[in-house]
Amino acid sequence: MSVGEDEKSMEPEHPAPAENEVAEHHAQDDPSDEAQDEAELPAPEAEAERTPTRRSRRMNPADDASVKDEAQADGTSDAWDAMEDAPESTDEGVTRCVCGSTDENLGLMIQCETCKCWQHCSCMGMHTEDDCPDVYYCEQCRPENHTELLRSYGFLPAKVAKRGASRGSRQAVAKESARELQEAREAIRVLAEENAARLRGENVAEGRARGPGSQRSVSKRRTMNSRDIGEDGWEQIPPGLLLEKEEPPADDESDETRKRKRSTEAPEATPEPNGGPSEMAKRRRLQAEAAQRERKQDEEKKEAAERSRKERAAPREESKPRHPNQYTYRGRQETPVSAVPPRSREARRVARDANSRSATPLPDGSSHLPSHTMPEHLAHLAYLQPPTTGDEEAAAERVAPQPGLPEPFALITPIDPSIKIRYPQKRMTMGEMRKRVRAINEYVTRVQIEAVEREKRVQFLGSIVQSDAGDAPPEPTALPMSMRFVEQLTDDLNQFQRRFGAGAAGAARVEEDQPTPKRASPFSPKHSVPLKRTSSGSSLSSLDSLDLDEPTSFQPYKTISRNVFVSRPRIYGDSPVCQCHPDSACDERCINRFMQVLCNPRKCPCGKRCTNTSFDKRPSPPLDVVYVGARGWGLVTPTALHKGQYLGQYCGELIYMEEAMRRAHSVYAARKNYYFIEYDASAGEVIDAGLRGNKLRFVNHSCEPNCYFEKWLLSGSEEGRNAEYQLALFALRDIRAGEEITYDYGWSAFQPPTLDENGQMISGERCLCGAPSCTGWLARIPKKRGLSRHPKDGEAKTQLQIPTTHAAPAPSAQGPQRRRVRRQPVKDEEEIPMRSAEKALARAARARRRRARLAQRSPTAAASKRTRGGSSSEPRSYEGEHAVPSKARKVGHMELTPSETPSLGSSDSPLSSPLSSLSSMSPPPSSPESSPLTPCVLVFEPSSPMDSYWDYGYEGPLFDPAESTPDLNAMLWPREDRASQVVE
Ligand SMILES: C[S@@+](CC[C@H](N)C(=O)[O-])C[C@H]1O[C@@H](n2cnc3c(N)ncnc32)[C@H](O)[C@@H]1O
Repeated sequence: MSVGEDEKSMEPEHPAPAENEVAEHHAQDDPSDEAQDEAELPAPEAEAERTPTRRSRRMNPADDASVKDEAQADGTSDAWDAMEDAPESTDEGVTRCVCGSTDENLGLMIQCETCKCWQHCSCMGMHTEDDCPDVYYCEQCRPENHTELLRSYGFLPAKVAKRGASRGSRQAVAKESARELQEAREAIRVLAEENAARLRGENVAEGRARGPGSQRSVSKRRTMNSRDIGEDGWEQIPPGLLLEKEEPPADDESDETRKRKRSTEAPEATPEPNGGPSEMAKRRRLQAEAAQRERKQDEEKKEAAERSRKERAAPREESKPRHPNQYTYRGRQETPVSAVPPRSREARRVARDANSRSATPLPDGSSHLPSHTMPEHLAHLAYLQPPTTGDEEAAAERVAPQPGLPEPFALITPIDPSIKIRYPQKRMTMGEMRKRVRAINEYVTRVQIEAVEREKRVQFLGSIVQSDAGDAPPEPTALPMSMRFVEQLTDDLNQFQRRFGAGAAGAARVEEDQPTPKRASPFSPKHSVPLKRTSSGSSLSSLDSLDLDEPTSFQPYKTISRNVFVSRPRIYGDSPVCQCHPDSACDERCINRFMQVLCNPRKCPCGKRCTNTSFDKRPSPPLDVVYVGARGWGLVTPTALHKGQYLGQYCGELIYMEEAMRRAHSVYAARKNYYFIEYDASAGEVIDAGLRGNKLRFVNHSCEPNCYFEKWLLSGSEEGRNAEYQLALFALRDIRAGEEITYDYGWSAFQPPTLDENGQMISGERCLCGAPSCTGWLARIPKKRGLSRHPKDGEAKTQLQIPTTHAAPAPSAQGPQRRRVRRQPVKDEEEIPMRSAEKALARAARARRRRARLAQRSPTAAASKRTRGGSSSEPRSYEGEHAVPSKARKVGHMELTPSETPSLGSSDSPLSSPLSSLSSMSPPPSSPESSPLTPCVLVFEPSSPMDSYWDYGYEGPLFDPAESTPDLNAMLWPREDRASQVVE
């Protein structure tokens, strides 16, 4: 076909009937053969024949409406009536339907707005009048309106399920769309050619059948827009569509498409002489082929799914030894997958599934265990893999010890074949690696801790048996081999974490001068939690006190890196300035450092070089939170630490003791652990890390600790009572990697022990530190009151059963009390805790009074009550400003002397001296039966805390003591003030 010819036939046709010709047009069509045929029919039959045709006319409502309107407007209603009555076989446009039939008596018909062809509604997917749109375009003029139809006829490919938005899949979708478009064009071209050919044949026939009228109708269109009409007066091709048909096919065109194309191109090569029937037959054949292909694909999919299901259900032995992760294994003896990969995606997935369940061949070439197979890059470790259940013997035969390598875990429990092992990928990001190491580390630590506990139990039981028999206690046995592996693994993991773990950079700096870490062994006799052996066979860490339950997750808390001032704003006082040489960077010779005072870098002669600055930003070694059995969660160092090394700052909320008590009885009432630590005993201030804190909140108590807290002065002065501190943890000795970090809590009056009339402690929380010198209780028993340090072996249980302090002393099996001490008379069962608590509060009140007076006297001091972001141009001066801080803090002398407040941090232990800690006080006993002397009950007298608030000039409403504890913070600091002053 030449371009000129093409041009002619390609132009769309927009025929519009001449308005005044409508009546005439229909009248002229009257004498057609069809009309005559109709007339010859009996009346009802003629009506039945006519109905669809008449209704079909209404399917072009635009025409009808316009004609009717115009007829009425012109007063030519007669013409309209004539049109209504006229038979309709003479209407404009030829019948051209996708079905290929030109029969106009097949029911409802509809006309295309553009090409004016008539089509069978049912063939075009419209079954009732309601389905028909007001404005209709055929599949050639608007193929996009008929995609479903074209697809159902096999002219468009079947829909492809949308894939993910990955780059590859996007490309695939784009290719798919290009292919679809190409096919749509192809389909349109075929249809157009087909119609043209058919029309050629039909025109002749129709022309003969219809006679001159019908010919005229065609020629009339030709005159109206001759440019739009082809040689034969038939225009079907939508504009632009055929121009693009010359484009080369897309590269990714499927075989199927090409096949279809070839077959559809065939008519072009051998055009049918008279179009119609053979074209239609071909098209039907194509459709049938397409349908068959679809069916085939469906079947293939079903088969693949079935195969995969069967394979999954089949016993492992039957599964072919294939390799996971698509790694190829050179030593494979069987061909795991078919040589030709399956075409369909489903089949590929099935093949992948099968591969992932393949066996890992052993170095000798034999297949190990089909279900728990390692990828190729781990094949060298396959011999270490434990056997699956039921396959132990076979595995034992196959797995031979490798020279130079540890023996396989022959004794390890076989793996259940249903367990899925997630092997590491060949390539891994550092993040993934860290995550894996962390998880393994946690697991290993748990295993070790469990082993320690087990060991303790075994030794404890052994010691009982031995002591009964009068033998010497058994020596610790050598480590089982598996535990040695675990140790070695821990070491490797620790090394990894040290080098690549979070904070590795900071830790590396800290560890620069550190000796090479030695291997940690939780089984070594010098482990931080050694077993306590007793001669009597009774131990405080007896089995009944060991809670070896599964770890419960700890209460969530917000991590902070500096203290948050809740009960009062932070005071910004000056701090002493050292006289260091600027080049010294405030090294060990710095007087401030010596006095545990932190330099202010703005004033320090060393300026930015000063190394004696706030602990907030000092690098600290990594510490892991691990579950340590009966003591809950604890901190373990993954790296070796040296004596004196800084481990971190204890951060939390700074609150008054009253608030701490309120919290203890409300927020924390249901908790087992408290996280209070004393901040300023004289001011009654504590740091609470229960809600906000850092990792150091997990440090447990030990009577033989490996760390200690130091309280450093950050600003202000102790004499001026305007001091702010920081609490820093240091290593008391060299600590091995894997050891638990502990310090001596140095119990204070916050949790006074409950004593019986003999001065024996009868209630409180048991200490499970296991140290040989363990007091047995999580509380310090003041010696000066003449109370025994801890219940003696054999006495403890009996004494614990005493319900009240007035109960008669239980007859001791071991005779009279061994220790002869002078005791102060016990006046009242409640007096001891009351006195200590009251005195502590009174002292705190005095301290606050002093502060209040200071604030009144010195406007600058008052100005110091500002937030960190605030500014004060006036220099601040305080009572005792620049005074060298009291050495008492350094040596641990507490203001509350042991004689005055027996339970307030008095200690003969040098470890507890720097700071009298309040942490981990026990929750108050819930029932009076279980413990008649409730430690905290007296300090909860509402009048006690308020006493101190009067000193601050509180003039608010009085509260009813019978009511619950008031919000003392709110009273002291009005809410608005607090909002602006509390430093977060
Ligand atoms: C500050 S918390 C320490 C972290 C705590 N283990 C946890 O799981 O969150 C203090 C609590 O830990 C427990 N604890 C600490 N040291 C202990 C020890 N030596 N013996 C028994 N329990 C101890 C006590 O329950 C105590 O109240």
